[in-house]
Amino acid sequence: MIEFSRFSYAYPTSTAPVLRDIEVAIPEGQVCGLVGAGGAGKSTLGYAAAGLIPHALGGDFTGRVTTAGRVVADTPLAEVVTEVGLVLQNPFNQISGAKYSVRAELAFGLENLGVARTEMVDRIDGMLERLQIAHLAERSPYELSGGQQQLVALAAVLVMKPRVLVLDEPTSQLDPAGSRLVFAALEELRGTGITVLLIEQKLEQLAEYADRVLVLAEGSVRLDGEPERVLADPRLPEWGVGTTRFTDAARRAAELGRWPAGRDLPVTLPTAVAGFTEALGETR
Ligand SMILES: Nc1ncnc2c1ncn2[C@@H]1O[C@H](COP(=O)(O)OP(=O)(O)OP(=O)(O)O)[C@@H](O)[C@H]1O
Repeated sequence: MIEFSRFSYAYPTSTAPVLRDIEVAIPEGQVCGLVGAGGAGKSTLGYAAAGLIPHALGGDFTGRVTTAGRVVADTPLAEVVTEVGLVLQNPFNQISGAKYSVRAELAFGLENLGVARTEMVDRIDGMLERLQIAHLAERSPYELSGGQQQLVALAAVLVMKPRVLVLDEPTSQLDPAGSRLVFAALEELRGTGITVLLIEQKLEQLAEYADRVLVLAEGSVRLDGEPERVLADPRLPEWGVGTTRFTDAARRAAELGRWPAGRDLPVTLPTAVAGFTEALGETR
C-alpha cells in the first residue's frame, strides 16, 4: 500500500512546490501507472513513496506519505528499504559501486537483510534466469549496456522481495524483447500482493499491464482511474502525455464517421479490433 495524504513537496533549491496536495491511495496488490510530461513530478512522487524524500534529498513537505504501513518521514530509510524497492530511471546510479560482479550486486541487498546463504543463492539464480541475464552473472555491472544494467537494477530490487515496488521508466533503455521480459516478470508478481507504482511512457504497455493510471501535470494529479478511461481521455495532449496508436486510429475513424457510435475509443489492440470489426459490419 502507498498512501499520499495531502502531500506537497519542494526540493531544497525549488522556488515553487514540485508536488501539490497529492491525495492518492494505492491499495495492496494494485499496479498503478503514472504518466505525465517531462518535469511533471513523476520521479519526485516515486522518491517520496520510496523514502528518498525526505531522508536523502531533504526539502520541505506538508502532509504525509505512508508506504507498506509505515509513515515514511518517521521511519529511518534503512527500515523503509526493507519493504520498498526503487528502480531508478538511470540504472547506472543504482549500481552500488562496491561490487565487481552482477552476482555480487544482487547479493548486496540480501546480505544486508541477513538472508541465509542457501536461500540467497536460490533467489539470485532464479532471478538471473527469469530476467535472462544468467550469462552476465560474473561480469562487472559497469561493463554492461544501459539495457542490461536496467535488468540488473530490477533484478537487484526484485530478489529482495519488496512489498512495494517503485519503478521509474524501467524499460527506457531496453529493446522490445527486453521490455517484454520486464513486463512478464512484473506480470508474474501479480497476485503476490505486491503494490507497484510504475512510471512509464509506453502507454500501450501500461494499458495492458496497469490496474489504474494517474496523470500528473505540474505536480498535481489531473486524472486517476482505469487505464481504458484515462488513456483515451482527449485532454492528455494538454498535459504533455501522448496517446496510444489504437486511440489515434479510432479517433481518426470517428472523425470520418467510421467508428461505432457510443463506443469508447480503444487503448489496447483487442478493443481496437473489436471496434473496427463492428464498424466494418455496420458499413457492409
Ligand atoms: N534534486 C532536485 N533538486 C531540485 N529540483 C529538482 C530535483 N529533481 C527534480 N527537480 C525538479 O522537480 C521538477 C519535477 O522533476 P521530476 O524529475 O520529478 O519530473 P518527471 O516528471 O519525473 O520528469 P522526467 O519525465 O523528465 O523524468 C522539475 O522541475 C525538476 O527540474
